[in-house]
Amino acid sequence: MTSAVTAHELTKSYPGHVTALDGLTLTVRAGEVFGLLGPNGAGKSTTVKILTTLARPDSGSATVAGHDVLRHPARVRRAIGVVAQRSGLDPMASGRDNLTLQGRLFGVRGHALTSRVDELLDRFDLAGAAGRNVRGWSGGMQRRLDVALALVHRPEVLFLDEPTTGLDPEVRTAMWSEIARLAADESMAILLTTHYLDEADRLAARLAIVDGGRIVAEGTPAQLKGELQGDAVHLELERPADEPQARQAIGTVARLREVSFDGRLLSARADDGAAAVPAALAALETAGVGVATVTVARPSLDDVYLRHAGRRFAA
Ligand SMILES: Nc1ncnc2c1ncn2[C@@H]1O[C@H](COP(=O)(O)OP(=O)(O)OP(=O)(O)O)[C@@H](O)[C@H]1O
Repeated sequence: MTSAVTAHELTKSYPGHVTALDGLTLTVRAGEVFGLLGPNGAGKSTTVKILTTLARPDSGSATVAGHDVLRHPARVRRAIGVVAQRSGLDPMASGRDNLTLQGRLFGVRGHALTSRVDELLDRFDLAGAAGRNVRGWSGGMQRRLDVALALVHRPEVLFLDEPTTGLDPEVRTAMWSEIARLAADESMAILLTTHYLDEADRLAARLAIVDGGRIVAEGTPAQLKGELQGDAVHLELERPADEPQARQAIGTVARLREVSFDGRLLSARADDGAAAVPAALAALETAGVGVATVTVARPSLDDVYLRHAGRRFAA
């Protein structure tokens, strides 16, 4: 299968010894939604900036739609659509004018442009508001127009950099449907960055977890979750200061494995969570450790993140 995006051993540092990328390698296949998942500062935006030719790596190489990003940036730019974290809309222009201008910038003209603009306004349910300045539009409508703008010239690869950050839950869910439809209808590769685990789980055919400028895990959401056998057990201690006693006590509970602590939250895995919990509570009680809450759950991407990044997801 052909690759829509390849990044090989990308590194990038910013002044002040900030390592943004530390040897990041990934491949996005044609026609797939690939999720790049990581907390603030993990290196997602830097990766997108390099792949969209807005920044140069210190070392490493990358291709997008078959073009080398360093040698042929203009070709890359023609082949991609980008929805950046900050909106690129002109608030004083109408939705239709924003789309038309964007099309012209990419050399789309005449009837082809008018019909493409109408098609996108319809598709993103923006036709009714098309003549009004976007300044008066809701956040969700503006975000949909951002996505429409990125599609005017029919790009081969679409970059969505945290497309739902700042949207309220209802608008976020609607945006998820738009993205899922887009991926299904067009055979377009989509690279989506997000710090929402549920977003990556829902939209991405494959995803990579990025942490400290490197990919620490990669696969389909099901594969990544499948690596974790059994139930996830989470116990919240009443007092953070009890951690040393809790560690010692929980070490005696044979039914629990992969035990980790993050503040007052103790996480572990168990083949049978329902049987492991009473044993854990008894051991903690004997050690004088109070427990505030207990949960037992099937593995989630959050657990995958904990396993690979060594700490809880703090987006
Ligand atoms: N222009 C810059 N100058 C200095 N440091 C920067 C710059 N841009 C990013 N960084 C730093 O590089 C690291 C990676 O940042 P990046 O924006 O790529 O992460 P991110 O995963 O996209 O985070 P977010 O989810 O907050 O957008 C961070 O430590 C960040 O502070």
